Amino acid sequence: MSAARTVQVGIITGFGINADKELGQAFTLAGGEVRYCHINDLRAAPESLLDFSIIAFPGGFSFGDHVGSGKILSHLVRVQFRNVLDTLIAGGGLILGICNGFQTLVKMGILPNLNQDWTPEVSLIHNESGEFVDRWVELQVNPRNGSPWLHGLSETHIEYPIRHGEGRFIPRDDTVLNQLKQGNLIAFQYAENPNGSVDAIAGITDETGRVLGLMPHPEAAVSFYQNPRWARQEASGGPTPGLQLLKNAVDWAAGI
Ligand SMILES: NC(=O)CC[C@H](N)C(=O)O
Repeated sequence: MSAARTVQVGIITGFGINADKELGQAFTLAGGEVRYCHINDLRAAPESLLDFSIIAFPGGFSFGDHVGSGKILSHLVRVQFRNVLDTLIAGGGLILGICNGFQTLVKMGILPNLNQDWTPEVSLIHNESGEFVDRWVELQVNPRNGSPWLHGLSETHIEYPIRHGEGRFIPRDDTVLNQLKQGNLIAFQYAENPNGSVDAIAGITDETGRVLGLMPHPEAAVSFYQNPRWARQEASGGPTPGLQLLKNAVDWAAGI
């Protein structure tokens, strides 16, 4: 019997990304071997991204949210790393974008990537309220989405925190929305819509299921005690929904 292989997780850092350490610690808890990758170092050696089984774009305020959250980082990544990321996904690699990371993935066009040509088809714009929201939300997980990130999650009660000003999910048009629905690419929906997202969409995957983006923060829900309602939660003894999501990816990449 061969031992499960170590799973290398690359966490993107730099230029106002601020949830990198939080995400790195969560991936370490999930069993991954974490390395932080500053954008400037990656620009000098884009192929180094292929060392990883999982690449994660954390939350934060990359480039100060100028021009729109995630917009500048998305342009930079698209111009410099598009080929490498296509190779990574084709080889079975996994990509995660959380909050500012999700904004970055959709604005660069790698998600949902309906025509495999990196055309941006959805966006995340200012919350309907015009205000930054910072609270825990209840989420529904789409049981028909077969993404490796979501194993077992549709059977559990999910609560993750959100903290964003630009989380309102909008598809380009109804055709794109229907493609997301028919392809079972919607991953998460809010039980109560906190930001005016179309169809209360909180997260989506691409068709491979290996690229996931979501506004809520699973990395901030890795212990039952992080939830302010923890006393009322049934601590199952198993991993929290946040840890479960990250562990799903690490285990999948390890071949467990
Ligand atoms: N927590 C985050 O990643 C926030 C993302 C972005 N800066 C926003 O306000 O929408």
